[in-house]
Formats: sequence, structure tokens, C-alpha cells
Amino acid sequence: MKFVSIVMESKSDYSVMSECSETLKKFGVPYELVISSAHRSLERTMQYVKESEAKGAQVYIAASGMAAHLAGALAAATSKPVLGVPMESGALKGEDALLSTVMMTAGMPVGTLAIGKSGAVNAAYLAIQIMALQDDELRVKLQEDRISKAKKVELDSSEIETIL
Ligand SMILES: Nc1c(C(=O)O)ncn1[C@@H]1O[C@H](COP(=O)(O)O)[C@@H](O)[C@H]1O
Repeated sequence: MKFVSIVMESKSDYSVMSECSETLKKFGVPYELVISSAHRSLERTMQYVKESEAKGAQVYIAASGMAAHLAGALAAATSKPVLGVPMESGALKGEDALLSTVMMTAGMPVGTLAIGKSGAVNAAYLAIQIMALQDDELRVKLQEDRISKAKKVELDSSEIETIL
């Protein structure tokens, strides 16, 4: 079965990354969510990539704070797309994680999202867009989502607009 893999470096990242898994759930995209660390459990992380690829993982989403090397480690271990979500943790509040995730060497990309919850949601959306390249039903769901967002803007405006 094709699915999205979400890997977090710590349980403390879950309150943010649940936004990512909830978004995938909303679109009916199967996902697997695990905790594995680049430094604290490197072997487990490498083993997980092998096993999850064999099971059908199509896209990896890595969530990591501070010296955030998880997304890079996943990118080194797989040629599937890897998306990185910097966590807002530690003294530098995610700026350290953002830079360590985004500054990959040429040819070894990590698609890096914004720090925190909006990055977690957008990682799910990007993963869905990647899955939708091979899935017409999913593409329709994405189009419907865009339409409902546009309608919401109109509705919000109609409630408060004062156009002369
Ligand atoms: N950067 C790493 C590593 C690692 O590099 O192995 N393990 C956890 N983390 C990140 O540190 C923050 C605090 O983690 P803890 O709450 O476990 O101390 C989290 O945002 C995690 O992603």
C-alpha cells in the first residue's frame, strides 16, 4: 500500500505534528507516524527507512528541532522525496532547525517547510500533492479544498465588508 511516512525526532514534537497527520487523515491519505532520531537512534532510523520503503512509503516528512539532522539523514537513505518541518524548540525557537534542515548540499534535497504548525500542515499538503500525481480522486479532493478555501474568504468578507 502507498503511504506517507512521518518521522519525528521526539514525542515532544507530536503536538505540532498531529496537525500534519490530521490533514492527511482529512484527505484519506494513509500514513504511518513513528519516533526515530538522527543522533539518538541512527541505526533504528536507517532500518526504518529500508522497511518503510519496502512497505510502500512514497514521501517522508521529518520533524525535528534544534540541531535538526533527521530530514538530511532520511534524504541520505532514500531517493523518495523528503520534506522537513523545523520544530520550534530550544533557545533559538526553531531558527536553528530551519537552517539545519534547509541548507542541504546540492543534489541531496530536503523540501523545507515553515517552522511549526503551518509547516506541519503544509508538509501534509505537499505530500498529498505528490501522491495526487498518480491519483485522480485525490486531485479532485485538492481542487475541492481550494474552492472551499476561496468560498470562505468571500464569506468572511461578506460578513464585514463596507465597500462604498
Ligand atoms: N534534534 C533532536 C534529536 C537528535 O538530533 O537526535 N533528538 C531530538 N531532537 C529534537 O530536540 C527537540 C527536543 O527534544 P526532547 O523533547 O526529546 O528533548 C525536539 O524538537 C526534537 O525534534
